[in-house]
Amino acid sequence: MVEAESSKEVSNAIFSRDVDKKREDYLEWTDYFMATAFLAAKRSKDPCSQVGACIVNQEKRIVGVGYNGMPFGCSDDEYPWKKASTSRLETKYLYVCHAEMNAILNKNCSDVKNCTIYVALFPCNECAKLIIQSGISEVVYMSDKHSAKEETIAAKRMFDSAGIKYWQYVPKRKQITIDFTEIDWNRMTQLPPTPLKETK
Ligand SMILES: O=c1ccn([C@H]2C[C@H](O)[C@@H](COP(=O)(O)O)O2)c(=O)[nH]1
Ligand SMILES: [Zn+2]
Repeated sequence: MVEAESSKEVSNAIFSRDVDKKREDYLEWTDYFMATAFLAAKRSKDPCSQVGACIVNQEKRIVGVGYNGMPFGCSDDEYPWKKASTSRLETKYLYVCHAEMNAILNKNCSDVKNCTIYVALFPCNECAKLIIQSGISEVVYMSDKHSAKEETIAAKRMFDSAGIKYWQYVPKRKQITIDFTEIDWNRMTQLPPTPLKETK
């Protein structure tokens, strides 16, 4: 009996310590903004590359989010998603709006001067022009898988000339899980609620 009481006290102490103190495993700003870009990418219908972009102002407010997709009025069920065809007109490349372009056009403020853009993939030359002309001053990217392509080389050349800072994001964690049921978890045990017993 005495033993049981004391182990209860110990577990209470552990739980109260965990819920009384500031969380340590919260998302840092950079992870949060890059994760927002990746979440936006989940909306993309592109079967090969889902790209997301998130624009953040100097007050760390998100001012624009976008992903690669077909323009308004151009049905993503009708326009092609193919990478190659006998005619370029039958490929996605002539139609798809890039994530960076959509994020800039979706901005909810008058301009994006001195903002930072978080992107899943290093921007192509066309997006680089838009980034420069819109006044964005910093690019944080995850993948540089097309670094050997002329588009990427040209983009970097233009960023260097325009004084745009760019750096590769190295995630501290490989995955971030979003679990919609977590909000109902037990705050003390961090466990899902015990399933209700079926009543006859
Ligand atoms: O700066 C960029 C470059 C590319 N995208 C989009 C455009 C396309 O939908 C895909 C690229 O398709 P691949 O099959 O990998 O060639 O990525 C973008 O949004 N931003
Ligand atoms: Zn692009």
